[in-house]
Order: sequence, then C-alpha cells, then structure tokens
Amino acid sequence: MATDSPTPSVSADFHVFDTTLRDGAQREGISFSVADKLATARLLDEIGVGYIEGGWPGALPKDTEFFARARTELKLRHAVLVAFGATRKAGVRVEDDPQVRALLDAETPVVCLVAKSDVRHVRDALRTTLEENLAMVADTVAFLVAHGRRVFVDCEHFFDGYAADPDYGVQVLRAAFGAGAEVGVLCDTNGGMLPMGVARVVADVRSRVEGRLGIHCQDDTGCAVANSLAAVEAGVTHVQGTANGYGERAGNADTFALVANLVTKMGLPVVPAGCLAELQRVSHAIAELANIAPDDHQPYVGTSAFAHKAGLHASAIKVSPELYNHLDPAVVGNDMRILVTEMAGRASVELKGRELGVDLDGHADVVGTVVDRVKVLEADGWSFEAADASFELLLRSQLPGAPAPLFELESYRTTVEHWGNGVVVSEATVKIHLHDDDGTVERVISTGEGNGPVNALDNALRQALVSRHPELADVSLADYKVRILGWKGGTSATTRVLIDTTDGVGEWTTVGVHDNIVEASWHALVDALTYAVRHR
Ligand SMILES: CC(=O)SCCNC(=O)CCNC(=O)[C@H](O)C(C)(C)COP(=O)(O)OP(=O)(O)OC[C@H]1O[C@@H](n2cnc3c(N)ncnc32)[C@H](O)[C@@H]1OP(=O)(O)O
Ligand SMILES: CC(=O)C(=O)O
Repeated sequence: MATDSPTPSVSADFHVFDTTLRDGAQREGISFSVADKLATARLLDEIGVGYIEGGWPGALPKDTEFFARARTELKLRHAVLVAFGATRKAGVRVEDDPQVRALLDAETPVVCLVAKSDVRHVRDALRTTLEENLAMVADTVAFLVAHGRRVFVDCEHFFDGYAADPDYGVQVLRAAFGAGAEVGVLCDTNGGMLPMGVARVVADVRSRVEGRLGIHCQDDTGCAVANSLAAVEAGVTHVQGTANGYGERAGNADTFALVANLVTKMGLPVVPAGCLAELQRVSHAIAELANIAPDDHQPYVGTSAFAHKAGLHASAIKVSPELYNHLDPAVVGNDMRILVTEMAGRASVELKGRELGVDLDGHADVVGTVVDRVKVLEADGWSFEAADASFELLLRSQLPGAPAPLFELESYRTTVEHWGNGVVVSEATVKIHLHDDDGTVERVISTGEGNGPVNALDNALRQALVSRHPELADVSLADYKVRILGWKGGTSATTRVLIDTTDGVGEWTTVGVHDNIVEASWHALVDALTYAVRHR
C-alpha cells in the first residue's frame, strides 16, 4: 500500500475531495496521458486538497498504470490518493469480482465506491433486486475495510432517487456506514438540482442517518458550486469537485471556486495556509495539461475575473479597489486589471497609466484627450483592451516631451507571387527616413521576403531599423489575429489586426485597423517595433 503519510487537510473535520483525474477526465475532449495525470495530481496537491481521486484501476489500463507509477513517482504533501470503482457485480461473490480486486491492487489508502441509490437504477440499469444492491454495497465496503482501506461511498443519483423513494436512499447509506464506510456522498449525478432542494434533502438525510455526509454535484443547471455550498451549509463535511469544473456533460463543481468560497466566504480553513494563492497558477497549469484553453471569465481564477471595463467602476476603484472587487485578487493569486475602451472615463485612463507605470500626475488635459481619442478610435473599430502596448504608446505620445516616431515613412509595397509550380512567395520593400539628433536625415530602402505579405513587411521594416536599434534583432512575431468588422458590410469591411510580439523574455500586443488588411497590419507592426525599442 502507498506509504505516503500526507498532511491531512488543515480542517480535519472537512474533506475537499478532487476528482479531476476520474470525473474530470470524463469531459468530452480530455484524454490525459499517465504523465499528465501524475503532473495534475502534483498540481492539485499544491493547492492543498485533502483527497485526489486518481481514476478507475481495472477499468482503464491507463488508470491501472497511474496507480502503479504513483507508488514510486508521486510524493504528495497534503493529499491522500484515492482509487475509484463500483460495488461488486450482482450475483458475484465480492472476493471473486476482478474489479474489486483491482481496487486492492491499486494500493491506495482510500477507495471511493460508486453505489446505486435510486430504486429505478437498481431495477432498470443493474437489473437486480433492491436487497441484492444493499448486499453489494455492504459486502464491498466490508471487504475493502477488512483489507485495511478507508472507504467512501458515492451514492449515485441520490437526489433523484430520494424524490422517488427516500427510504431506499437512507437504507443504502445505512448499509454503507454499517459496513464501515467513512463517508456517504450524496451525488446529483444528472445535475438537475437547485440549491434549495439540495439543502432540504441534506437536512432530511442528516435527521435520519448517523455518519459523515458528502456532496458531489454535476453542473447541468449551472448550480454545481452553489448546490455544493448549500449542502455544506446544511451539514455535509466532504465536498467533491474537479479542476476548472471539468467533467461529464456540463461538468462538475469547480474545485477552485469551491475552495475559494469555502475559505473566503464561509470561513472554513479547508486548505493549508499559503495554498489559496496558488489557485490561479494551478488552474492554468491544469488547463494546459488538459489541452483546454483557460476560461478567462472563470470565477476567481480567470484572467478577466478581476478586470474592470466600465468607467464608473474605475472611478470608484480609484478611491478603493474594494468598492468593485468582492475579494483582493491576490488572495487567489490573481491580479486586478483596468481595461481602457470606449467605456472608459478619466479614472480608467489614470488607473491604467498607473498599471503601465506612466506618470499622469498634473496631466489632467492629457487624460481627457486620451479618453476622447479612445472613444473616437473604438467607434472606428480599434480595440485597446487586448492591446496594452498600443494604448501605452498612444498615452505617452500625448505627454509633453514625447519621443518622436522611430522613422518617417516614404512608402511601402508588398507583393504576393504565385509561381507556376505552386510556390507562393511574398516580398516587401519599405522606404523610410531616419532622423538623427543633429538634424541629418538618412534615407533607407530595405527589402524582405516572407511566407506572406505581413511577414515580408515585418522582415523589411526590422532590417531597415536594426542598424539603429540592434535590440530588434531578437524581436519576432508570436501571433497574428485578424477580425473582420462586418458592420461596414461587403468587401469594404474594416479589418482589425492584433499582433503579439516577443523578444524571448516578454510579450506585448498591438493593434491596427484599416479597410485594407495590409495597412491594418502595418499600423500594428509599427507599434510593435516602436514598443520594442522604447521598452526593451
Ligand atoms: C456516475 C459516474 O460517472 S460513475 C463513473 C463512470 N465511469 C465510467 O464508466 C468510466 C469507466 N468505465 C469503463 O471502463 C467500463 O464501463 C467498465 C470497465 C467499468 C465496465 O465495462 P463493461 O464490463 O463492458 O460493462 P458496461 O460498461 O457495458 O456496463 C456497466 C456494468 O456495470 C454495472 N454497474 C453499473 N453500476 C454499478 C454499480 N454501482 N455496482 C455494480 N455494478 C454496476 C452495470 O449494471 C453493467 O453490468 P452488466 O455488464 O452486467 O450489464
Ligand atoms: C459518482 C459520480 O460521478 C456521479 O454520481 O455523478
């Protein structure tokens, strides 16, 4: 058996149980490798959850391998590893059931068993008697306990079953506890519950059954986190969730929102000190392993979770961030951001200036000019909320003593050639004037090739500038996004280009807008290289 002796959750009276590696993996589109699972388990351990359900050994070869490798490769500081499986098959002796054997072979200190607790499922899905199902629960729990395992029991479809026949749900729990189970988990398997109903059922069950109760909520009504918290309020002391709410269909209760809410809103110290500040980092790292883009708008951990766009919000935040934040974002490892858009007011620009390190004290006129300019530009299709570098250049250009542009454009030209053999080549020529401090002007003509006109323009312009600004040699385009703003209609629609640029250390985003895609790209490119020269 695994010999780790992990620290239990700080509140020994409360379990946070994460099932990303079992139920989270049931989400469409996720296919964790064993290495991904090991890495995910380590990350979950860093946020201090008490239990990590690793998968179903015996059912999935990958999960069997995960538990085998976990014995030597996983050193958990906080969490206890859990193997998941079902109660024995109907009509089979528990010691003869290979899947139950596989649970022992996983050698985890804890096993979580899924058991039927809805009479309709027993009759129609298991196709057995209500008595045999109770025996399956009791036999399997007793067998595992006799082999030294702590056992939790997930009572599948508990809430739907309770509506149909509450006495049977109670009998299943009593069978589990009677055989030595430590937790009876009430599962909203179809995810159809609302918080009021969950609270009522939990209170009722608590009045009828002795033993620790848990909650497992699917998110089909969008209420998985709320349902879980309602269950906690009603007395459960074991809560199951998955990272970023990954899970079957609409997903599960999000472990990060659960933990953050339990600690910061309900005052339950369910993770060790210091772990809460890891939530955002761990959420994003697990999203990478799952190969799912992080949800920017995810509560607590999304990059927009504390981003403020409305001018009125910014004006109050300038007085005190608490006025428009439910929590200090740093508590969960996140940051507040101010977005400057057409919805900005003076306070938005002042706060954004502070965030960017631009001193606007004594420049109320500049602030006013920039607010007006942004509103006009955004009405024309520009968007600065994702293009901080372009916004910063705009802001600084309005301040007294602002540096002159890097160059004066004489002209540029790009071509796209499709050769007879199917090869497509782009070439660009830029002609610019570089001004020296002593007033002399150098005319530079430069040509570049690329796999497209924008790439060729980028190469030509950088080559023209690099003798003056050698730092541009390390700069390259990281991403290029185009959005056609259809509201002008037809082929004359306005094009917005966002360019991400990197120097291998940092990354910055610039924007350009024009009816012509190459000209829109040119604006974004010039900002990208100007920003590189001014800031790197
Ligand atoms: C609510 C949940 O999310 S629970 C977790 C569900 N997760 C998964 O199903 C993922 C892993 N599952 C698998 O790999 C496969 O389904 C296996 C290996 C478990 C079973 O595969 P198979 O033996 O081919 O059976 P199949 O999937 O068709 O049916 C499930 C069997 O388990 C039985 N079963 C379902 N729940 C339980 C239970 N709680 N206790 C005992 N048996 C159960 C069903 O009655 C059915 O039995 P049958 O084969 O005699 O008809
Ligand atoms: C156990 C489980 O995943 C469920 O009932 O939804």
